[in-house]
Amino acid sequence: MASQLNMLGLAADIVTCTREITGQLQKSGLTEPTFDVASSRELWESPNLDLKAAKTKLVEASSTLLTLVNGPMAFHRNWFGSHYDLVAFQAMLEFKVLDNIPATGSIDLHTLAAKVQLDQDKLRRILRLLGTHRYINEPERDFFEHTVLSEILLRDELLKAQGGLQLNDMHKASALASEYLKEKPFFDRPFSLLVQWVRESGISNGTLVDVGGGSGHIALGLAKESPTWNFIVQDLHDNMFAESSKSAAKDLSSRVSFQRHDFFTAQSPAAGISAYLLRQCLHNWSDEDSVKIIKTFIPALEASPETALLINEGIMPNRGDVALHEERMFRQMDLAMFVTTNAKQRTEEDWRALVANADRRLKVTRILRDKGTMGVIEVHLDLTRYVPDVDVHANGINGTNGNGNQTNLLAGEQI
Ligand SMILES: C[S@@+](CC[C@H](N)C(=O)[O-])C[C@H]1O[C@@H](n2cnc3c(N)ncnc32)[C@H](O)[C@@H]1O
Repeated sequence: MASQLNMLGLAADIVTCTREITGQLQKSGLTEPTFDVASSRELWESPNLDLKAAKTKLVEASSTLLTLVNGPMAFHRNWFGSHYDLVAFQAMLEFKVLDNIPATGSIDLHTLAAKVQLDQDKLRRILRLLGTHRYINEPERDFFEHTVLSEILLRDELLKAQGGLQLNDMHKASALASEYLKEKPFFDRPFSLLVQWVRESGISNGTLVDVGGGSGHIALGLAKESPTWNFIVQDLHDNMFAESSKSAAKDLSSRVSFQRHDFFTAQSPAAGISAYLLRQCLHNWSDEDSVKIIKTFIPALEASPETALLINEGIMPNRGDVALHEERMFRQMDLAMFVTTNAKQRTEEDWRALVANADRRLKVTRILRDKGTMGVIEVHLDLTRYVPDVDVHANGINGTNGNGNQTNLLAGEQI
């Protein structure tokens, strides 16, 4: 953070940090970067430079100074126009323009337009917009070349793929987000399904374990709505929780505690747990990993079959359940999950199959559902559904037999 929010104070921070950075580069015998493709890259890439603090402070101070100097009108104008930059960049990717500009040297507009099959005038306008960001250089009229910013996409296929994902699926989905909000203005709707579950459980002094509960915002919110319940937030690290519980009212924080827990390891049986909650923890994991996560609850549910497992996730709507544009958002998210983590936005059927694949004794007893989108899937372990033909613990926490096949259902049982 800049130490002084006045222009000269910020400028002084900028000078100090820039001196520190250039000083360290000189001391290490390294040169400063430029926008040229032949630029040195040590400032950005060298693991031996300890410049993180100075760079962070410099970026913060310089962007604050720019915002202050430009003022509210310019700030909004820049903001309102930023999607045109993305349009230009999207066209670069879609028409493989960057790939057709040589790694070194320039190409004339006429040749480039012919190669990528774009109208010359439109291509020129797009390239010149990108030029204002120093993304592309025009060394002489109608000749274009890479700068150090664009040239990286010739080499880094992963970065290019990320750009494609963001500019196609994510960008389109973002454009529809406010329409979605108009129809569903209450962010806490999925949260209110959980409040409904707690109220309808009929349990007066329950305990809910929020597995992968992160900052504990759901547990703290539920604690507010359910004054006689206690909550345990489990996550890999307590830093997010420590931060949010600091600012919570004492009555709430005294009823919400934290446990470090990896949700790929078995939940130890514990007395008095009314429900385990998995909220937004499965949608970005593959079926295989999600099954592993669900299996971790088996030992605890075997010891206490009345305990519920609640899965609070998006449920992909069926055709016709919601408006097409809303369905498209889900389908884009579905592909985003596929591309990024080999996961998926699951339909009700998918969720039921996932639960059954984790252990055939797991039974979906109820689904509380927001029309078409979010849901709370309540699952119980039904010990009567199982004919034990092998020792279920022979394979650790899984509910399969020694061959990895699911063990028998009672005759006539349905998933
Ligand atoms: C998408 S967030 C969901 C957070 C919260 N449940 C909610 O609904 O807002 C996923 C959470 O899972 C946690 N997480 C990721 N891997 C984990 C693991 N192996 N064990 C426990 N928690 C994990 C992350 O730290 C994060 O808090």
